[in-house]
Amino acid sequence: MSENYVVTVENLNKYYGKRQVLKDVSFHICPNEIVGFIGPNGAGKSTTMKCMCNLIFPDSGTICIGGYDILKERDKALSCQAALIESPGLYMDMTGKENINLIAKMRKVPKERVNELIEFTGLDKKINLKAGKYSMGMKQRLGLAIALLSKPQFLILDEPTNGLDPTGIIDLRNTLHNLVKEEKISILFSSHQLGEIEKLANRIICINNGRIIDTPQALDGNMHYILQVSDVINTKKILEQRIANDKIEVLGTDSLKVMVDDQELFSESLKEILNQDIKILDIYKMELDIESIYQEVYGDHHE
Ligand SMILES: Nc1ncnc2c1ncn2[C@@H]1O[C@H](COP(=O)(O)OP(=O)(O)OP(=O)(O)O)[C@@H](O)[C@H]1O
Repeated sequence: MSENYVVTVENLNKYYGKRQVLKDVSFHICPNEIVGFIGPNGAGKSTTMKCMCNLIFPDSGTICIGGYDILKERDKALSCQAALIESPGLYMDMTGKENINLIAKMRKVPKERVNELIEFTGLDKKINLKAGKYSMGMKQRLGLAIALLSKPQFLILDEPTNGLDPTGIIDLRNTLHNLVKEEKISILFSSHQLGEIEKLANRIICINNGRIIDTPQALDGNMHYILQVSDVINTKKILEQRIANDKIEVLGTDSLKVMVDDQELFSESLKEILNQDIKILDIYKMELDIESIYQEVYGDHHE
């Protein structure tokens, strides 16, 4: 295994009865990557993720998390990762705080970490409400806070945007971007919402009928940048002086996506943004256009 990978999955095979649902599945995940896992219904996403969480066992193949083989050094491997698979298991009669404290106590997590996560997931104002009264998004945030208690290097999320309204989706996206930044975590998440994957992922892994498919990560003419800035509204105005406004999309409270055909015009816009004393907190190049990739990979094989 390369030292540089947080996760390595190699030649995973899994049968249900006589039916082979994973066929030589191999991939890796690098530090600080957000990877989208896509594929039609029944392709094998959940089965792969459940194997990675040691909830089910592959018939053959290896999975290393943080350098530890999940079968040979289970506890060490699992201590490097956290997962939200299906809905988080919460005690509905207990408050958010009681839920998180219970697990924190079992795992001997210091109080400071608990408070940090309550704040990070934006639950501070509702933390004394019973979990049964939480909305879907709040339950998920609490589940995420609990999953992150032990400072994992790697997070697995199975369809995290399911059941969330648009605000919940934006909140989750901001939380996950911040998580990668602040906690230097890598994330693998599955989703059917291509738009969401595009906004969140740096890379995608495609699976179809139990097999990983070679994925074109870059498609010509589809380069875009994600900009995280201190002032989204004025940044958008400045960009619109040189770039068509249908190529600029506000993603959240502090980020925008810009489709770039002309690098020079984009560089000039960046200079102007800095001249106006707007802080560019982060900028990264995305070479994904998920819909085109999905179409190229799966053709007419729609879900
Ligand atoms: N417990 C099980 N017993 C038998 N077959 C199963 C079981 N769980 C999953 N399968 C089958 O394995 C295949 C892969 O399922 P899996 O849930 O991994 O797909 P998926 O890509 O996560 O799909 P979806 O997008 O619908 O969640 C499917 O054909 C499914 O019917």
